[in-house]
Amino acid sequence: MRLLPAAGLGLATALVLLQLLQAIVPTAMAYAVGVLVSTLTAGQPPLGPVTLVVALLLAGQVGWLLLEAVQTYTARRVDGVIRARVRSVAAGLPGLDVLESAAFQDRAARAVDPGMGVARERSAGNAVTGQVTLVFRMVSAVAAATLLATFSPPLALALLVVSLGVRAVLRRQWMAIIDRLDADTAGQRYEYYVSTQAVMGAAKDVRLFGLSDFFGGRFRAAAVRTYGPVWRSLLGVLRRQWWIGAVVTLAAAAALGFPAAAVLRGDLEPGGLITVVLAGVGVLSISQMGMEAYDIEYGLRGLDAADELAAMSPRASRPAPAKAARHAPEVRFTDVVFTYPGGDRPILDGLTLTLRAGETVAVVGENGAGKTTLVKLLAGLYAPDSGTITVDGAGPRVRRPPVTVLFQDFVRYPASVRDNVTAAVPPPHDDAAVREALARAGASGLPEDLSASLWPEGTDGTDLSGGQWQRVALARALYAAGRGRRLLVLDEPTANLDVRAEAAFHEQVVAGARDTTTVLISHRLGTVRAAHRIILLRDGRVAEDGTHEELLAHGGDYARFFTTQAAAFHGGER
Ligand SMILES: Nc1ncnc2c1ncn2[C@@H]1O[C@H](COP(=O)(O)OP(=O)(O)OP(=O)(O)O)[C@@H](O)[C@H]1O
Repeated sequence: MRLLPAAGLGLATALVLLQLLQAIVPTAMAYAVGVLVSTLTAGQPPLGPVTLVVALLLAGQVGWLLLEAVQTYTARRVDGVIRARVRSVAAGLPGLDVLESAAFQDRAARAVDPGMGVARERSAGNAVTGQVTLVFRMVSAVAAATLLATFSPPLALALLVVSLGVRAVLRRQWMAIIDRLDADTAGQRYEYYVSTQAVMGAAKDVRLFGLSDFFGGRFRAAAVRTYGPVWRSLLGVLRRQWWIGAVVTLAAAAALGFPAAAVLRGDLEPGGLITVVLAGVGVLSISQMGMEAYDIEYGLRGLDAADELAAMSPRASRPAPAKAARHAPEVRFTDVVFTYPGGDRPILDGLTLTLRAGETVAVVGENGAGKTTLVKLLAGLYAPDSGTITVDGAGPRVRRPPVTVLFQDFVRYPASVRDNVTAAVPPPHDDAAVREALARAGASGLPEDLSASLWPEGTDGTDLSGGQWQRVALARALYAAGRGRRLLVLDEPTANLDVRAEAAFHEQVVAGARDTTTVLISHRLGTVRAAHRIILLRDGRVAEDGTHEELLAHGGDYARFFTTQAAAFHGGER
C-alpha cells in the first residue's frame, strides 16, 4: 500500500473513491430492494424506490467499468516504478561482479518477471491494487453486517465471524501454492522461457538437424519440473474443500432460516426479509478469497525482491563518468591478480604492463589466456583482487576511463544506423563524423539513410551480415574515440572480415586512430604484426613483450604461432 502514492494522487484518489462506491452499493441495494418490495406490498406508488434501485444499479455497473480501468492503470504505473528502481540499481553497480551473481539475477527476475501464468501475474502493482480491494471488501462486509444487525445482532456477528474465519483458512491453504511458485529459481524460469526463445533463435539448426523433439522435450521437462509440485498442491487443497463447503452451507442456511422463521412468526415484512437476506449474502461474500489475495501475496514477493536488490548495492560509490580526454592516455597494470567471482583460479596472476600514451599494443595468447578479462578490468567492469590499474594516474573504479571497446560479442542495437554508431557518446551528434567512422570501419552495403532501422526482427528493418554488423560496431568504437574516448580497445576486430579487408584494416583503422592509445586483441597474427608492441599472455601474466621482429627473433611462443599460421596460410595458397 505504501507504493499507492507512486501511481499519482489523482489515480490513487479515483481508485479509493471507486472502491468505496463498490463497497457501499450492495448494502444500499439490499436496503433499496427491501423498501421497493414493502412499497409494492403496501400498494403505494413505487416511483421513488424504483428510481433508487435503478440509480444504484447504474452506479454499480459504471463504477465497476471505471474501477477496472483505474485499477489496471494504477497497477501498471506502480510496476513502472519498480522496474525503474531495478534498472537504476543495476545501472548503479560499478562493475559486473554483483550483476552477474546468481543472487542478483534471481532477485531481478523475481522483481520484474511477468509471473508464471498459473495463478496470476507477479506484479507489485497488482499487489497494491489488491490491498485496496481487500480493505474495501472488508468495509463492504462490515456495512452489510451493520444492516443485518438491525434484524439480529447475534446473527450478524456470527455470519461475520464465520466468513472471516473461512476466508483465513482458505487463504492459508491456497497460499501454500504461491510458496511453491516462488520456490522456483530464476534459473528454472530462465530455462522455461528460453526454451521457446531458443527455438526462434536456432531456427536454422532446428530445420537442418530436426531439433523440434529436442526442444519440445526440454520444454516439457522444464514445465513438469516447475509446475508438477504446484499441480500436486492444487489437488491437495481441492481434496480438503469438503468441510469448508459444509461450514458455508450451514451459515447460508442460518442467513436464510432465521429471517424466514421471523416472517412465519409475523415479526418481519416481506420487504424486510429481502433486505435481511441480501445483507446476509453480502456478509458471506467476504468468505470467498478473491483473486486479490493472489495478487497481494504473489506481487509482494516481487516487491520484496526489489527491496533486496536495493540492499545488494555495494556501499562503494559509482565511479565518476569518463571525461573526454584531450590526449591519448597512459595505462599501467601493476602486479594485478584477478579471479572471477566463484572461480577457482586466478585468470590474471601478477600482471604488470604499461601501455604508453598513443601506442598501439597487440595482446595475443591462447584461448582462455585472459585477454578479454584484461580489457574488462581496464574498463573497470571488475576490480582486481590485488594490484593496481591506473589510467593517467586514476583507478577505473574511481573514474571511468575514457575507453571505448569493440567486444567480440558486440551489441547489435535494434535501432537506426545513426544510433548504432553514436550509442557510446552523448549528443549532439554529427552526421558527417558518423559517415566518416563508417567509412573508416569499411562498412559498405548499408542503407544510405542514417535513420534507416537496423532491426532484423522488426517488420521494416534491414538485417546485416555478420561482417557488416562488426563494421558498424567498429564504427561505433571509432566514432567514440574521435569524441574523446581516446583509449580504444578492439577485441578480435577482424574475426568476421575477409582476407582483403583484414589486410586493409591496420592502415584504415589503427594507423588512422590519431592521438589514441589502442589495445588490439587478435588471434590473426597478420592483424597484429604492425602494432608498435606485441604482448603475449601466458599463465595470467606477460610472457613476451616486443615488436613483431623482436619476438620472431626471440623464437618463443609468438614466433611459433606466427610460423604455424604463416605455413598454414601459404600451404592453403598452394
Ligand atoms: N564471467 C566469467 N566468469 C567466470 N569465468 C570466466 C568469465 N569470463 C571468462 N572466464 C574464464 O576466464 C578465462 C579467460 O577468459 P578470457 O575470455 O579472458 O580469455 P581470452 O584470452 O579472451 O580467450 P579467447 O581467445 O578464447 O577469446 C577462461 O578460462 C574463461 O573460462
